[in-house]
Amino acid sequence: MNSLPASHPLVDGRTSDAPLVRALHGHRPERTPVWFMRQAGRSLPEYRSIRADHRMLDACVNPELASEITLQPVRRHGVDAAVFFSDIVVPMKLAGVEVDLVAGRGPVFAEPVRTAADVARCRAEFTADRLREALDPVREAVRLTVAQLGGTPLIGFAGAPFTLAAYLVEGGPSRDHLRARTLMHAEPRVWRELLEWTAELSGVFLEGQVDAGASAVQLFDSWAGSLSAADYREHVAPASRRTLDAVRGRAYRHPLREGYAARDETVPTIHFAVGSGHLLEELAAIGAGALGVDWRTPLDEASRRLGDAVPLQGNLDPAYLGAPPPRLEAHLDDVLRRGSRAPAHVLNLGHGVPPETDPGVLTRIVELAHAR
Ligand SMILES: Cc1c2[nH]c(c1CCC(=O)O)Cc1[nH]c(c(CCC(=O)O)c1C)Cc1[nH]c(c(CCC(=O)O)c1C)Cc1[nH]c(c(C)c1CCC(=O)O)C2
Repeated sequence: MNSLPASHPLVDGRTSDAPLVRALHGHRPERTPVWFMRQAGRSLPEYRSIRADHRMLDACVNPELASEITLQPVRRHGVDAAVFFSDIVVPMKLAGVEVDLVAGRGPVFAEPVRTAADVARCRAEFTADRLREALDPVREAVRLTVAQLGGTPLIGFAGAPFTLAAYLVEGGPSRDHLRARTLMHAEPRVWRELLEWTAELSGVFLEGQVDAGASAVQLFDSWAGSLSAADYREHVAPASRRTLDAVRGRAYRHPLREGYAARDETVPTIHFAVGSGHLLEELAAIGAGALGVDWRTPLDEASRRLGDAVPLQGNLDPAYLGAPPPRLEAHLDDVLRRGSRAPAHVLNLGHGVPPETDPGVLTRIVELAHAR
C-alpha cells in the first residue's frame, strides 16, 4: 500500500471527518452530504462569463481557471464537496491524443481508434509516462483548489475505460456505441488491449488528483448501461477495476482517532453509471466503496439488491429541477426516505445538472437536505 503525503487533507485532519468522507466510508454523518454532478458548468452565470473567453479544454489545463471554476458552485450553493473541473478526455489530450470538446455534442476525436494497428499505435505513442509528465497543470489546479477549500473535500474523477473506449472507437458521441460493442466481440484481444490502455491513463489521472489533495474519487462509467451484464463482467469490469486500483491502495491513518479506533483507511471511491439498473450487482463487484445510482432505480430497491451493504449516491431526477417547488420537495423527500435504507447516503442527481437549470433551485435543495 502507498501512503498519502502528510500534507494531504485526509491525513492532516481537514477532511477526514467531513460528512461526505464519513458517508462514503459507510457512516451516517450529522447531515446528509450533498453535491451535484456537473455542478461546475453552464448552469452558473459566473462559469459562462469565464468560458466566454476560454475554450473548454484550455480552461481544464489552466490551473487558475480550473481551480476558480471548481470553487464557484461551492461558494454559491454550500455543497458538501467540490468536484474537480476537468473532463474525462483530459488525460487523453495530455497524453497527446487529438481530441476536442464540441459544444452541445461532447468529445470528438480527430482519428477514431478501430483496428489492431490503431490500438497498437495509441499504446506506443500516447503512453502513461507521457501523461505523467504532462500532468503538472492538473496537480497544480488541485493544489490551488484544496488550499481554498478548507474542510470541504475535493472529489477527483476519471472516465471509466469503457466510456472512453466508446468515444474513441466511434470517434465521437453515439447512441448505443454499436461500433465499440462490435469491436468487443469481433476482436476481443484488440478490445482488451484498448481497455488496458484507457484504464491505465484514467488510473494515472486519478492518482495525480489524489496525490495532489483530492479526498475522494468518482469513476464515471457513463455508457456502461448499453452493455449486458455478461459483457460488462467479461469485457469491461477487469479494466474498471484496474483504474480504481490506481488509488484504492492509497492508505492513511485517521488523524483524530487513537488507540483501538486507529486503523488504516483508504481513499473513498464512488462508481457511477447511467441507465445501469440491470448492472447494479456487476458494478458493486468492482469494489468501489460507494455506488452512484441514476434516477431510474429507487435507492431502497438498489440497496435491497445489494444486501444493504453499500453506501449509495443519488438520485434526484434532473427533470424535477424545473418542476414547481412543492413537487420537487416531495421528490426530494422521497429520495431521502428511500436512501435511508442504505448504510449511508450521499444526495446527488441521477445524472449531471442540465445547463438550463436555475441555480437557485440547486441552492434550495442543499438548504432543504441540510435542514432535514
Ligand atoms: C460523458 C462525460 C463527458 N465528460 C464527463 C462525462 C461523465 C459524466 C456524464 O456521464 O455526464 C465528466 C465531466 N465533465 C465535466 C465535469 C466537471 C465536473 C462537474 O461535474 O462539475 C465532469 C465530471 C465538465 C464538462 N464537460 C463538458 C462541459 C460543457 C462544456 C461547456 O461549457 O460548453 C463541462 C462543464 C463537455 C462535455 N464532455 C463530455 C460531454 C458529453 C460534454 C457535453 C457537451 C455539451 O453538452 O456541450 C464527456
